[in-house]
Formats: sequence, structure tokens, C-alpha cells
Amino acid sequence: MRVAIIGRGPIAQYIAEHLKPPLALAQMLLRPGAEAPLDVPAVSDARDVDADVVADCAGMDGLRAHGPALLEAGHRVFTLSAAAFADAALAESLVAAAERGGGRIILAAGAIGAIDTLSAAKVGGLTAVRYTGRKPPAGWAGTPAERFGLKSLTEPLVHFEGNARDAALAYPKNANVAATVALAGIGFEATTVRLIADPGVAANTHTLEAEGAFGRFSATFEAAPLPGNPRSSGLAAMSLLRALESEVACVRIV
Ligand SMILES: NC(=O)C1=CN([C@@H]2O[C@H](COP(=O)(O)OP(=O)(O)OC[C@H]3O[C@@H](n4cnc5c(N)ncnc54)[C@H](O)[C@@H]3O)[C@@H](O)[C@H]2O)C=CC1
Ligand SMILES: O=C([O-])CC(=O)C(=O)O
Repeated sequence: MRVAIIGRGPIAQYIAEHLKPPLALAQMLLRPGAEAPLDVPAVSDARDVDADVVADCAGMDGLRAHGPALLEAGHRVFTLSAAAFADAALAESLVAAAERGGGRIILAAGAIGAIDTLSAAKVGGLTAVRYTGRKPPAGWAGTPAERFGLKSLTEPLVHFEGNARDAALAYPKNANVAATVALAGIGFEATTVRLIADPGVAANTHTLEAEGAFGRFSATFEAAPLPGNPRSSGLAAMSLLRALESEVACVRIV
């Protein structure tokens, strides 16, 4: 199965390095002028993508730039950019393009687990869902949390409290997990989110709590940051690769 990768950041690199047969890297979709890091053909226009599946590793910007054209052309686009769905106009244009062209957008669970449990629980009805994202201060670089002076923090700082839509729109590179939780569970407005910069942790720590007709659960995941980007967890890259691999598996765990 020929895979095209969008972007050339640490997640793209992880996918490129770990693809194994029958998956093979066929193409990279990059910004104009960007060089492919590997000996792989690069294109900058989504209309030039020629692959069986597309792995979007370019965040919300990449999905905004290329998602509609790829979906309109009928591609299956695997992505981690759940935050894109917090932008109602972008979400609508992605869904409309997929409906018109027969493409599909597949959201990998990303840096958090228990998304399967949450979506099963949704079937019976959920009453409350809460997500807490805790990262070392360096993991919040380039986000609105910087206004609190991340480098001088000596104790945990809650820099965002609100709903999943506001979290995803304000932190598009750091709150994709909040958006995934919202989409799998009780929606963007009803999902409660807290984002914390904590000088006392080394891992990107994601806690998910849910209540509903099924009962309740609480789960915490301590994910090691990806070499090259303290904002992203290695588990997110692994999750995207697993989603691609499940596309060719005879037996699939969902
Ligand atoms: N759902 C989840 O759990 C997680 C989701 N993510 C998402 O995955 C994305 C990728 O992660 P990293 O590799 O760590 O981030 P990164 O921000 O370092 O890399 C993004 C790459 O995409 C490229 N890019 C951006 N816009 C583009 C466009 N229009 N066309 C082509 N390339 C474009 C950039 O040049 C860069 O190479 C993040 O931006 C974030 O949105 C990251 C971690 C967890
Ligand atoms: O990788 C992580 O730990 C989570 C992340 O960046 C996101 O939710 O966008």
C-alpha cells in the first residue's frame, strides 16, 4: 500500500522511518520549496498526490491547506489533527469534500488511550467528560501559555480551563487530544479541559475521566515526548502508524 506523508516534522519522520511492508512510502506533500528529508518524490500540490492512503502529519495548517482537495479526489486521509474539527467552517469543508469525492478522513486516537472505551460509552449515553493535559513547560512553547513565563515556573500552572472547542482553537498543536476526546465523547462544548505546565513532570501526561450509563472510568497516560518536538508525544506517531497498519490487516482491533 503506497503511503503519501504530509509534512516533514518529527511525526512525519517517525512514520517514514517505521513504515514496513506492505506499507511503503511513495511521496511527500510538502510546502513549496521544502526538501524531502529522504530520497522520496516530493510534491507541493494535493492534486499531484498519487498514493493509496495519505498520512497527514502537518497539523491543522496542513489539513486546512490540503484536506479538502485530497478528500474531494477520493483519498483516505489519516490524521492526528483533530483540532481542525473545532473550527466549524473547516470541519464542514472537510466533510463536504469527502461526501462529494468519496474520500474518508480517519482520526487516529493520538497521544491518549481509552478513546475506544469513551466512544463505546457514548453509545449508552455520557453525562460528564473531563480531560487534563499536563506537560513539562517546554512542551507548551509557542502556545498562549508562554505569557506566564514558562521558563521561570517552579510549580504547576493551570494556564487553560474551559471547553474543548476553545482549547483546540487556542492550542492547535497541543490540544488535539482534547478535540479527539470531544469528538469521541460528549462534544466540544460539554467536554471540560484543563491544561497544565508542570516543571515536576518529564512525560506528557494525559488524564481522561468519564461518567455515564456505562459507569465511570479514569485513565492516565504518561507519554514520552518525541525526540525533536517536546510538544508531541511519541505515542501520537505510533497511533497514526497503527491506524495505517490496520488498513491492511485481516484482523482489526477497533
Ligand atoms: N492527536 C494527537 O494526539 C497529536 C496531534 N499532533 C498533531 O500532529 C502535528 C505534527 O506533529 P509534529 O511532527 O510533532 O509537528 P511539527 O509542527 O513539528 O511538524 C509539522 C510539519 O508539517 C509541515 N506543514 C505545516 N503546514 C503544511 C502545509 N500546508 N503543507 C505541507 N506541510 C506543512 C511543517 O512544515 C512541519 O514539517 C502537530 O502539528 C499536531 O497538530 C501532535 C501530537 C499529538
Ligand atoms: O502529543 C501530545 O502529548 C498531545 C498533543 O500535542 C496534542 O494533543 O496536540
